[in-house]
Amino acid sequence: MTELIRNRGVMNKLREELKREVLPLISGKPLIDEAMAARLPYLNAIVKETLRLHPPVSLLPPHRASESCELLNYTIPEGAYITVNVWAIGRDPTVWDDDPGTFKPERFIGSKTDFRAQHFELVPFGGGRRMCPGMPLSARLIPLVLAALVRNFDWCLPNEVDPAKLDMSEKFGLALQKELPLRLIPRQSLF
Ligand code: HEM
Repeated sequence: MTELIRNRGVMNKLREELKREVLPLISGKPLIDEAMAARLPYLNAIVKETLRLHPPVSLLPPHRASESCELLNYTIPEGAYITVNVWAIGRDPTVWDDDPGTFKPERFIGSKTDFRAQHFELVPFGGGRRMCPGMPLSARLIPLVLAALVRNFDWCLPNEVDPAKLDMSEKFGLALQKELPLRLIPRQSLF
């Protein structure tokens, strides 16, 4: 929601997509369902872009090598603890060549890159045997909740706060959080 408020163009594009694709299907019903959310490419691109720039688990929990192995010319000795910096991978300019620090969901439109552990440049849920078992649930729920928030309300910052000046500091912990919680005022949606 913070990125959508900071990037009004992205918010407007999402609202357009919801209006175009969902409104004819729900005709007056307040809820968007899972099947509807799945057919919205821009909504799903926003979720991927958010998980790229703001992965809730920024450092994967350490895993211990059960035996020595070679990986990309590195020797990982048996017993070594490996941790993966998902936050840094998501902003690595050698991987994301199109302005990696900018919130730009368009980079995922027409791209096959996904977070289901097939593309190692986007691994917010980890990968392999100990990958997050909550991924399928989250992949369904996050777009659904976001679509419901944007579909049902117009959101504004209180007290004429300038969106460009929103504090984006993050607080490190088991899950990365926004240091200052986002405060928004819901207004009745126009559609
Ligand atoms: C945006 C939502 C979520 C993100 C980004 C996330 C991310 C992660 C990550 C990165 C790991 C560590 C993977 C690794 O060790 O390589 C993990 C583990 C785990 N997650 Fe999630 N998670 C999310 C939601 C959930 C939900 C909704 C559940 C439960 C319903 C869940 C349950 C677990 C469990 C039980 C583990 C430990 C798995 C193991 O060690 O075998 N997660 N998650």
